[in-house]
Amino acid sequence: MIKLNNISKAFDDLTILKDFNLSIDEDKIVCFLGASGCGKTTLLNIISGTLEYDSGSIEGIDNNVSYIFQDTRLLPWATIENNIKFVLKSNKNINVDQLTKKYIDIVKLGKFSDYYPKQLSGGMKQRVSIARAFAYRSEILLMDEPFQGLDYDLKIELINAFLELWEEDNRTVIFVTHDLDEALLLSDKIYILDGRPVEIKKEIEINIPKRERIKQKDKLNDYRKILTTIK
Ligand SMILES: Nc1ncnc2c1ncn2[C@@H]1O[C@H](COP(=O)(O)OP(=O)(O)OP(=O)(O)O)[C@@H](O)[C@H]1O
Repeated sequence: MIKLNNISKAFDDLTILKDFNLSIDEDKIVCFLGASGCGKTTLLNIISGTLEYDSGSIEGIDNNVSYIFQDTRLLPWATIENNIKFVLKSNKNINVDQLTKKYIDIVKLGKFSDYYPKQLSGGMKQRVSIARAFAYRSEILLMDEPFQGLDYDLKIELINAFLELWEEDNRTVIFVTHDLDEALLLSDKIYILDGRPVEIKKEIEINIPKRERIKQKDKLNDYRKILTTIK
């Protein structure tokens, strides 16, 4: 379990977190949903270890965290194949070529493996970034608006690719979004964040198997209603 104990964080006199507490179960997908500027990315950066906090403690996280950023941060000088290989190389006793192909195929970029990032669309780059995050062995995967700016069909395609990777290699996923669809389709648990300092206004568990959610529109809409009526 990941535990945040009394975490506080201020940027000068702007207090984003004040004695913030949270426990996250292992191997689940959880989501921070909230208005722009409430502190979701700050929280994710603190969990990832890329941002220092002022006080409190965090348990259950080693240094081995994958992070999918809003901008994909692929290596511009490397092909798609080599972007994936780069993170696989640190694993011993694996067939790097075979695994690279597997990850590229899951995100349906087989025909583009020798392309460079600048030759890809935004959605394709996001797919590489997701494949790379799974290729990198870690217990925890953090994602900041991973499907942002994609049209609905592409988003669904990417969510399916993501779930295929996750089902094969369960790990704890914490992601940030202000897109209700993403939250509803992926999460075991949604935390609604709001306020300054930020608070968990509500937490909701989604009890529909993830792969069935797209088809179960009515059930999903019940959750949607609950989430949109929270004040
Ligand atoms: N390095 C920083 N220095 C000063 N202020 C910052 C810094 N990083 C974030 N902030 C401020 O902290 C607040 C929370 O920012 P954060 O990026 O965590 O919000 P968010 O909920 O992720 O927003 P969005 O959904 O728009 O990405 C904002 O008011 C932002 O301006």
